[in-house]
Amino acid sequence: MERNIYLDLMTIPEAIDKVTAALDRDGLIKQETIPSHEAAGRVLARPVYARTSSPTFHSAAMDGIAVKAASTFAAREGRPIQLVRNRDYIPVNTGNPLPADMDAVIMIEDVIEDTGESVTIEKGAFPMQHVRRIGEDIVATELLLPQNRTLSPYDIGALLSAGIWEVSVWEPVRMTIIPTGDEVLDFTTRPQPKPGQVIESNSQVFMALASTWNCETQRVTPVPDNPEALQKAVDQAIDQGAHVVIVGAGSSAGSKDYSKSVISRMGEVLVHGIAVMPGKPSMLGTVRGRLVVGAPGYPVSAVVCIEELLGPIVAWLSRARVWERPEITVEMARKVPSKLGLEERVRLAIGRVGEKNVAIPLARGAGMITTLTKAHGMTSIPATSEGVEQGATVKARLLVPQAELHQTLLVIGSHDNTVDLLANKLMGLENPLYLASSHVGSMGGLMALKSGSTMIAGAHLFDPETEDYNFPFIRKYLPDMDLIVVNLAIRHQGFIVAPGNPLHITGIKDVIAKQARFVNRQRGAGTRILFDHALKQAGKSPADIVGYDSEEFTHMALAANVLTGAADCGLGIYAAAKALNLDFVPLARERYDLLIPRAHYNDPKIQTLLAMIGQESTRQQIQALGGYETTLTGQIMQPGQGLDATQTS
Ligand SMILES: Nc1nc2c(c(=O)[nH]1)N[C@H]1C(S)=C(S)[C@@H](COP(=O)(O)OP(=O)(O)OC[C@H]3O[C@@H](n4cnc5c(N)ncnc54)[C@H](O)[C@@H]3O)O[C@H]1N2
Ligand code: MOO
Repeated sequence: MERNIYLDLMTIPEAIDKVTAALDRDGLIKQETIPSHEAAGRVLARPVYARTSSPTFHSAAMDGIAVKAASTFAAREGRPIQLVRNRDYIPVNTGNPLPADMDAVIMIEDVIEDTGESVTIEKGAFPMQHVRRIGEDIVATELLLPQNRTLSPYDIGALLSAGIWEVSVWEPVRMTIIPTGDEVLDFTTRPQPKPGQVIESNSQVFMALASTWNCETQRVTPVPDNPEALQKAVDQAIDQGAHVVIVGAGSSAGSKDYSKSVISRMGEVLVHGIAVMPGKPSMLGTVRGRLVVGAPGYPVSAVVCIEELLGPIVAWLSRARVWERPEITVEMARKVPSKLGLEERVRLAIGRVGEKNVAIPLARGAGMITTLTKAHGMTSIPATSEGVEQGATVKARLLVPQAELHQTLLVIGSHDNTVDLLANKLMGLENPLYLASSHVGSMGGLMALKSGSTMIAGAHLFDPETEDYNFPFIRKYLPDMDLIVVNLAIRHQGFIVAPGNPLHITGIKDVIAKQARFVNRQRGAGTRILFDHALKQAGKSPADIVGYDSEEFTHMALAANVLTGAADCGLGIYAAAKALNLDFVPLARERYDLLIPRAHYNDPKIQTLLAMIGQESTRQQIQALGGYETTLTGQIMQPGQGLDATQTS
């Protein structure tokens, strides 16, 4: 079996140059004539010269009287003059033609007395005062818009004003998307994926992106992993007029990755492999003069391929104006290692902390589309760099409007569903607040506070010695920091098990005795500390637990392991078990607090959040989640308080 090898990695500019050199743009993209009023976003194939002037006559620019300027010169403040209707002036409204013999307009506000037959003025008019001259806006025959102009909404106004009813534009780039893969399910059938299957989604991301480039797009139903079927689909797409054919997935080195062999059999592969990750296996070639793109299957890799590689080529094909995403400077909240030799795209959650833009690198997996939905920006680590240090400033391209960053509050630390609840509620405000939470565990949250990368951290760190929460850790790791600790909820932690608790787990002893496959939380997570404490109390060690070293970063991800049967149990919160219809065996109660540096306590975003936590409706909604108590919710915690509600100040 011959496999694809793509050792010849190109940079994105090299790949684009190679492809644009190989394509015959003039032969591919024809001109067409369309009504002007339907042409916004299209690109002019030919220059447009005005047919009609605008205005076509001298026109009154104000409501008032048209006058002969020379007959008004004598008027002064305190020395009024009188003008006689029809001889010296004629009343006009804005937009009226200037009457013959008149050469200026006086606003009605400057007319002191008006008898109907005569008026009095105290200020003279200069020639052409308040007159819009003929051709002021557009002069017939002049160049209105040049060739290759991307028509804006304003341009449509100019075209119609100049009497241009039709325009010659370049055809829109027609794009056909062919998803491939035996495992890929057609989303239009609303499928329920079984193990080994995925829901086809990339085509819709491509189509939505391409429609913002004014392409005409269509998708065919997913084609199985079969070179003949793929070849037929590509041929059909070209027969039907596609300028660009995107073959989804099958671009890397798997035994069923046929894109390369099919494209090279039908035409020529120009690029296979770019020195960018995600997106590395991107492929570009030509078949019958059309561009064929082999997009990687992983969603983020696919987006990089489509936006960064295909986007500029489509802009070149359509001769369209390209909007660059604005770039800002951000400070990295965490170190990001990177591979030498590949330029890496890192998705970032970005929020304002004081006067800085702080960026939290999101998960790197190219298969995670949610890293793009959560991202506010993307940074690029050059091929020559081994990574970015924590605290370093880097450039990031924005994926959201810049104003959104000022309305984004980063919450770094442990994950809890009550934070998601708040995130959703805050979006219902008249001035929405975007809560971006980064799940790095409670200790990660403390470290983020220490480095000044967040205004707020979520933590539920239990100290077995003092039986207190968070304060012992703050004393140890952030001794110089003045923090206000606000409780969000008391929550129940327990074993998340399959429905019906088939292994009859009632506590740690059963987990060990039954050799249950356990799924753990990551080091530094409060839940992990809680489990280690319980393990120690039971006189056991990590070596007794099957799967102790497997790590998940959120309660939901942990619960999903139990749902799919990848694990028999894991320690987590009730809400996660309930959300997935799993069973829950309570083990402990703990305090989930928000830690806020006093210096940021009065920040309006923090105050908005705290006001939201203080609402009775919030308390009720937290309780409705199940597995929570709200006796301390919204209260400022004191050291040594533990779970005691009577000590609150
Ligand atoms: N031995 C190697 N394996 C891989 C390499 C490599 O260099 N050597 N490269 C990896 C990289 S990097 C990427 S990116 C992926 C690209 O894989 P393919 O383009 O061949 O795509 P598949 O393997 O068929 O699928 C990957 C993944 O994406 C899912 N998928 C496919 N189509 C869709 C769709 N339309 N909508 C949503 N999801 C889709 C598919 O089910 C797979 O899960 O290869 C690595 N492997
Ligand atoms: O380079 Mo592949 O494109 O992530 O994950």
